[in-house]
This record gives sequence, structure tokens and C-alpha cells, in this order.
Amino acid sequence: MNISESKRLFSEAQNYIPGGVNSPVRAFKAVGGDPLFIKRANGAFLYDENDNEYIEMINSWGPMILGHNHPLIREAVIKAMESGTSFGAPTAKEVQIAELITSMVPSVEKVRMVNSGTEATMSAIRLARGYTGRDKFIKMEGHYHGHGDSFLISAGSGAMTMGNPDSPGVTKGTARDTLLAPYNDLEAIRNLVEANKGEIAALILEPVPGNMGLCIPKDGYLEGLREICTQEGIILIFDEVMTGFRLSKGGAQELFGVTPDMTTLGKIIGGGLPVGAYGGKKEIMDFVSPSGPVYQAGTLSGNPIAMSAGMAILNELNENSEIYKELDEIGSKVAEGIKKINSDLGFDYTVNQLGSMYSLFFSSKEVNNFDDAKKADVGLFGQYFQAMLHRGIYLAPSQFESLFLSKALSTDLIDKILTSHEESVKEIHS
Ligand SMILES: Cc1ncc(COP(=O)(O)O)c(C=O)c1O
Ligand SMILES: NCC(=O)CCC(=O)O
Repeated sequence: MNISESKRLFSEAQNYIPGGVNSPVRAFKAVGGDPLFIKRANGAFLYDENDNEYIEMINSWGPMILGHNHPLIREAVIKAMESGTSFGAPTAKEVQIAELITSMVPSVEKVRMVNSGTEATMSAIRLARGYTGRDKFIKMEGHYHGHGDSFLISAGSGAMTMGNPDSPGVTKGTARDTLLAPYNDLEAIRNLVEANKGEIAALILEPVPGNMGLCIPKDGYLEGLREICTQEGIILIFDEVMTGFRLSKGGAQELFGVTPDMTTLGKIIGGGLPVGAYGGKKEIMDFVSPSGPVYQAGTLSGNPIAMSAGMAILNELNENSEIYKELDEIGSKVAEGIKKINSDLGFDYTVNQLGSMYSLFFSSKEVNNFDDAKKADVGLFGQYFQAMLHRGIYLAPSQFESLFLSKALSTDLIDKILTSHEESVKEIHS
């Protein structure tokens, strides 16, 4: 495979951009080799600067659920561009998208648009603190909520991949108010709540975490969290930046039938443009400025181009109810195929899958939380990643990520993924 252009660009990039990338997860630090520089993408495929073609398994870390360069989104963006790119004043599109989001996501009665998932979670925690008058909040070990200071403690995703789950630069004072708990363990939450009675503003979690590799909530876990939070006056926040509009049109909360007080959204909501949002109960959301005292703002928030892309993708997901059935089938075919190949070859690696998200852990133990995930063999993952890449399959370059499949994956492409998987597993064990 000739990747000379990517190599040249990466070498040049390192002179001007820290580590040569604008987000750490894009570097291939944990898997070796140089990151690919992407020139274009279409449907199920990415093309690098040397015109090599790859089947997409990350899809821009989630947003491209319909596949790349989808005509509905492309046309909406082009049309919006003709009327100007930003006004810094209210628009009809913001009203339309807010109405649509509140109709799709069960917990969201009012919503504020921001520019990223990070902004959404930072704003949600500030609001929960302002609303309750309490300072502390509970975060799960290995969950990732963007790069806000108070979340970079036992953080998953790139923070973990790069070996910095507790980032320098976060003050001790900030870290003190972030209480940590293991995922999937209700007893740990009860103990934490008891030890900090009346002091906890919020409990935030990825209801189906993808940032330590994909884990699935145990039966009754989300319901249990809901009960504890209601009893203790703690605001339950589902961070659905990954799972929102992906696991169902109403996200994990709709799939599991558990309604949080607040929800944070990102990724799919912008159809590939930079958008995030936070929303929830009216009385909580009305505590945000200018209707309430908690300040949060944004020059480009609700940007008309981004809102048009968001409307295009959300309308399609809302109106075409077959999409989630198709995505579930795609996810199951890939995950079941991988499990069967592994078992035929005599390997009992763990595969966690839900809908169009999955992770293959190089561990024979069940993976239900951060400690389980850390037992996976990251060296073997790195070899597998490279073997797949050389066969034209583009995976997330870390064991501690979920993969995101798109509707553009045809049966032929799934067969190609599975054949490549079989060859790759054989190769790394030869
Ligand atoms: C669950 C979750 N929350 C928040 C974020 C932060 O979003 P962004 O990268 O858009 O800031 C991410 C991903 O990055 C995420 O997966
Ligand atoms: N799990 C990691 C992400 O989803 C975010 C990608 C990024 O930080 O660039």
C-alpha cells in the first residue's frame, strides 16, 4: 500500500500542529504507523491522499450514520450557503430543529444548541450545579464527556489511549468535585451518595458507554440510577453524544425506556458539521440565561449552515422508521460474523454490540466496565488494526473506542469486512 502522501503531510503537519493532528485520537499513537490523510469520502468509503480506498468503520467518530457525502445533507448545506453563512441573530431554522429534537428525544422539553459535545456537557454540568446549588457530581470511570476540565479525570477515549486519563492542567480544586464510580455497579453509587449526602448536583454517564470500548448496561442498572437520582434530588444526565439518534431515533433513553432529567447531544445532530446540544426538563432549562441566571452563550451557536445539515439528517432518521432496523441488522451481521470466525479459529475474544455500535476486545473476559476493558491486550489490538488497514478496512486506532457502522454498508462490504477479519486474526497469530 503506497501512503507516501500521508507520510509527507504528517511529517509537515508536525512542524505546525501539536502531534500533527487537531484531535489526539486521529494520531495512530497506540497502534503504530502514520495516520492517513483523507482527501474525500463517499458512501461507505474513505479515500486517502494517495487515492487508496477504505471501508469506513468509524464514520467521523459517529456522525455519518447515513454514509458519507449523503445527497440530502449535501443539498441542504449548498442551499443554506446561498443565503449567507452566519447572522448572530435568531433564525427560523433554530426553531424548527428545536421542535424536531424535542419531538424525538423523550427527556428533552427544551434545548439549547452549541458547537460540540464538549460544550454540551460543560454547559449541562454548570446548569445542574446552578439549578441545585450543589457543587459535586458523579462521573463514571472510563467514560468520556469531551475535554472540559472537570471531566478529564479517569477519562476514556483519547485521554486513556494516550495514557493521560487524569490530565495535567486540571486543578486539584476542580478534580475534588468530580466523584468517580465504576460503571454497572449500583452499590458503588449508593455508597457515594450516602457519603456525600445533599452535596451532589448531578450524575452524568454515557448510558451505553463507547469511550472505553463499547459496554452494555446490566439489566436494571439505568433504572436503578434513575431511582437513586429521583430520591436524592440529583440531576440525572445522559450523555448521548454517541448514542443519540444512533441506537434509536430517541437514543439510548428511548431504547431502554429510562428518562433522564437532562441529555447532551452531538455528532449525528450536525450531520457532520460542528453541532452539539443540551436539553431536558423545562424548569431546568429555563434556568439558562436569558430566562435564568446560569450563563452560557456562543457566537456561532445555531449556525444556519450547521442547522440545515442537522435538520436534513434528523428529518431522514425521524421519518424513515426502517433505518434503525437496517442498522441493527448491519451491526448484528458484523458482530455475529466476527464471533463465529473467532470461535471457529479457537479464540474467545469478547465482542460487545448494540445496534450499529460494536467493539472487539482482545480479552477472553466479559467487558462490563473500565477495569474489564483495561485487561484487553492492546498490543494484539494494534497488530489487528494494522492487518485490517492493509486490507482496506478503516477501524478506530484504539482498543478503547466503539466502532460506528453506517447504513451504506452493503452485504458485499460486510462479507469483505468478515473475510478481512478472518485473514487478520490468522495473520496476527501466525
Ligand atoms: C459521549 C461523548 N461525550 C462528549 C463528547 C465530546 O464531543 P466533541 O468531541 O464533539 O467535543 C464525545 C466525543 O467526543 C463523546 O463520545
Ligand atoms: N471516542 C472519541 C470521540 O468520539 C471523539 C473523537 C475526537 O475526540 O476527536
